[in-house]
Formats: sequence, C-alpha cells, structure tokens
Amino acid sequence: MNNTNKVYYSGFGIPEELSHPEVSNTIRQVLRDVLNGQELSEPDAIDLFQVEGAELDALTATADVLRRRSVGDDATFVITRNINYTNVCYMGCRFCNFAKRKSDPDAEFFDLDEITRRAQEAWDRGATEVCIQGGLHPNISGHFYRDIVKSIKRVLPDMHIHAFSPFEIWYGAQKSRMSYRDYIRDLVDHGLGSMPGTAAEILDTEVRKQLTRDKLTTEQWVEIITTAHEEGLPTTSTIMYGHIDGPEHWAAHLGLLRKIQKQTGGFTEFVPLGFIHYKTPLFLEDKGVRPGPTRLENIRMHAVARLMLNGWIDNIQASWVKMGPELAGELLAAGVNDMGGTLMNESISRAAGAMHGQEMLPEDMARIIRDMGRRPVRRNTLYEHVENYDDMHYFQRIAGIQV
Ligand SMILES: C[S@@+](CC[C@H](N)C(=O)[O-])C[C@H]1O[C@@H](n2cnc3c(N)ncnc32)[C@H](O)[C@@H]1O
Ligand SMILES: Nc1c(NC[C@H](O)[C@H](O)[C@H](O)CO)[nH]c(=O)[nH]c1=O
Ligand SMILES: N[C@@H](Cc1ccc(O)cc1)C(=O)O
Ligand code: SF4
Repeated sequence: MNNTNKVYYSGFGIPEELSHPEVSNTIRQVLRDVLNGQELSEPDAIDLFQVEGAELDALTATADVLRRRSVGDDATFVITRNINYTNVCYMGCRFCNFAKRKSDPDAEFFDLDEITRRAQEAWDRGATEVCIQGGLHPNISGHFYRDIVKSIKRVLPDMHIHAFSPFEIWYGAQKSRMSYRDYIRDLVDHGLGSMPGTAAEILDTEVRKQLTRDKLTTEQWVEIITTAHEEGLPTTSTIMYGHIDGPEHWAAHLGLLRKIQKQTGGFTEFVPLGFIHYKTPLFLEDKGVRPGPTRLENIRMHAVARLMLNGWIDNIQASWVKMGPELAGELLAAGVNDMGGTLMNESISRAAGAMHGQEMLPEDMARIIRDMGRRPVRRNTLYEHVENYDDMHYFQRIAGIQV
C-alpha cells in the first residue's frame, strides 16, 4: 500500500501480492476465497488481524480490490459540523475525558438558540449535515432531543440531522417513559435523519464491564440500533479499539454488525475509532491498558472490516481525528473509501488528548484523496454524491479563487 500508482492500475481480479512466496498457503486461500465471493469467518478474521509483512500486503491488496468492486475509485467526504451540545455527564465511561461534572469550570451546555445558531453557521459554510451528540446531562428533560431537532428543522428544513447515539436514545426514552420504538418514531417524525452508531465501543460484555460502569449493554445497543433501522432510520456503525481488547473481540464485533446488517440493511457505513488514550482515566489508572491501536492495527482493522463486511456494508470510513490525516489518507489503499466529515468542531478526541485539530477543510480532504490517485467526491450523509471535487476546484484554489 505504499505505492499510490498501484491504486490506479490494479484491477478487479486476484492481486499479485497473493503470490508472494512469504504468504502462507492458509492466508492465501482465505484471501482467495473472499475474492471469490465467500464470506470471511470470524476465526479467519482473527488470523488476518495478526498478519505482517508480505501477508499484510496481500490483505490490503485484497481489501483494495473489494473496495473497487463495491464502490469504485471515488473517495468521499461530507461537510458537517459536530455540535456537542453538552459535556456534562455522570455515566463514568473510563475511556472518556470529554465528560465533565456540572460544577467543573469546563462544563458546557448549549441552549436551543446556540445549537440553532451553530447549525445555521454550518449551513452558511456549505454543510449538509450536523452531527449532534453529547453527555447524558442529569437535568435535561426527555423531550430535549426532540426540541433540538425541531428547532433546527424550523430554520433549516433541508439540513440533515445525524444525531443521538443509542445511549442518548436509551436515556431519552427512559426519561420520557416511552419505548425505544415510540421514542425513535417521534424523533423521526420531527425530522431526525440518521443516528451515529457510537456507544458500541466493543460489543462484548466482559470488555464493557472494564470500560464503563453503567453503559448500555451489548443487547440494548443491538435492540436500539435494530429498532431504528426497522423504523427506517439509518445509522452508522463503529468500534472503539486499542485498549483492553484484542483480535477475538474485533472479529466477533464485526461478525455481529454483519449479522445485524443482513437483517435490517440499516447501516450506512463502518467507522473504526481508535482509542485516544492520553488523558483518560482508563489509561492513566489501569495497568496493561494499551495506548490506542498501533499503526499496523489501524491498517488491519480497516482492511479486515472491508473483507468481513463485503457485500453488506459498502462504506468503510477512516477517521482523520483519531489517526491523523496522513494515515487516514494512506488507508484509501487498504479498503477505505470515505474520509468522514470536515467536523468544524471536534471536541471528544481533543478532550482525550488528540492533536489532529478541530476541522479539516474540504480542500484539504480533496487534496489528500487526489494525492492517493483517487477522485474526491463530496457526499451527503446517505452517501449520495453531491459534487465532484475535481480539478476545477483544485485550479481555482491554487489560482486563489474563492470556491
Ligand atoms: C463521547 S460519546 C457521546 C455520546 C454519548 N454520550 C455516548 O456515550 O454514546 C461518543 C463516542 O465517543 C467515543 N469516544 C469517547 N472517548 C473516546 C476516546 N478517548 N477515544 C476514542 N473514542 C472515544 C466513544 O466511542 C463514544 O461512544
Ligand atoms: N469518525 C468520526 C466522525 N465521523 C462521522 C462523520 O463525520 C459523519 O458524521 C458520518 O460519516 C455521517 O455522515 N465524527 C467525529 O466526530 N469523530 C470521528 O472520529
Ligand atoms: N462516527 C460517528 C460519530 C462520532 C464518532 C466518534 C466520536 O468521537 C464522535 C462522533 C458517526 O457519525 O456515526
Ligand atoms: S462516552 Fe458518553 S456516556 Fe460515557 S462518559 Fe463520555 S459522554 Fe458520558
């Protein structure tokens, strides 16, 4: 995956990397089988999560072929703004340094006017989406989430609202004494467009116990996500990895997402979220917690996800906030086809100590994509193409013309 020219010229068949003498027969066969349309099994995924050298090249080349077959050579991004309306939260997830107590000098709470103002500002800067998530603030009413959606839709009827993790849905439904289904239906009726599939972390009971006191269980996450899909509300899917987890958990997590997708078809994308460790209680207080995924683990996660989800979830997103723009770009040759959002205000990773900034400008997204020999395309939340970010933009930009 170091040679970007390869991206242009490699094809749809069996990549030559599989013939390398250092690729074992077992790994070669697994990769051939996937290329021939077989489903990757969880045990085989566990093996692939540990490959190195020539076998890693064979894995990424396979992911690259599958990506090309599923979505072609366009690479997408979305102009969006994160609105993290409050960081006040008492749930005590130990991997999270975004959450603050009410009395903390850094505690924040945006009222509806401020949320709408931010959405309007985003719209004026070309955003098609706002991505809204926050802490589980003890004082909000069960109708606060509906009020957010209503206030934005009143002034910006065409803005796509991508909001509320399954944990926020659980919280709102509980506060309003409504079923998940009724609660979700109500939000959809008021204009909610899709939900982030965060709060997934690692969908494994034992791992969750160590990550967080009272976070949503795996079963609750699955129930809320499938209910959303049944109500016609698409969601993303995520994994937060590189702490106390390992290949077995990753394979089972991907297997579960694939199973849900077969039932509902409601996932738009899969986004691996590498653990940002620096300022988190989990890393600072516990022994043996890893400082996020290594570079190779990041590469393998995106590539194995492409193989595991092949035919089911077409869009594999690289998070520039978590990995940095450089690696996120390189992953376009390892199964990734989407660079995520411009974000405008990133605060969750930053609170944990990430140093990749708050915003990535569309021009920079396009440059990274073009540097990998691919065509940049601006998408909306549901992966409909909005605009080719082609050479015209590039020349206008270098000529200093505002675009
Ligand atoms: C901060 S929460 C906000 C929404 C809601 N409170 C919840 O927990 O679902 C959104 C997601 O951010 C991610 N996150 C939080 N802290 C992180 C960290 N240190 N590194 C990577 N991702 C993190 C987790 O995946 C979490 O589910
Ligand atoms: N990967 C991260 C995202 N990604 C979400 C996208 O920006 C977008 O909202 C989604 O693809 C739906 O269109 N957002 C973050 O705040 N942090 C990330 O790490
Ligand atoms: N990627 C998530 C959103 C998200 C992810 C990680 C974060 O830290 C914050 C937000 C989604 O759109 O579904
Ligand atoms: S991850 Fe979400 S629920 Fe957990 S502490 Fe952070 S903001 Fe609160």
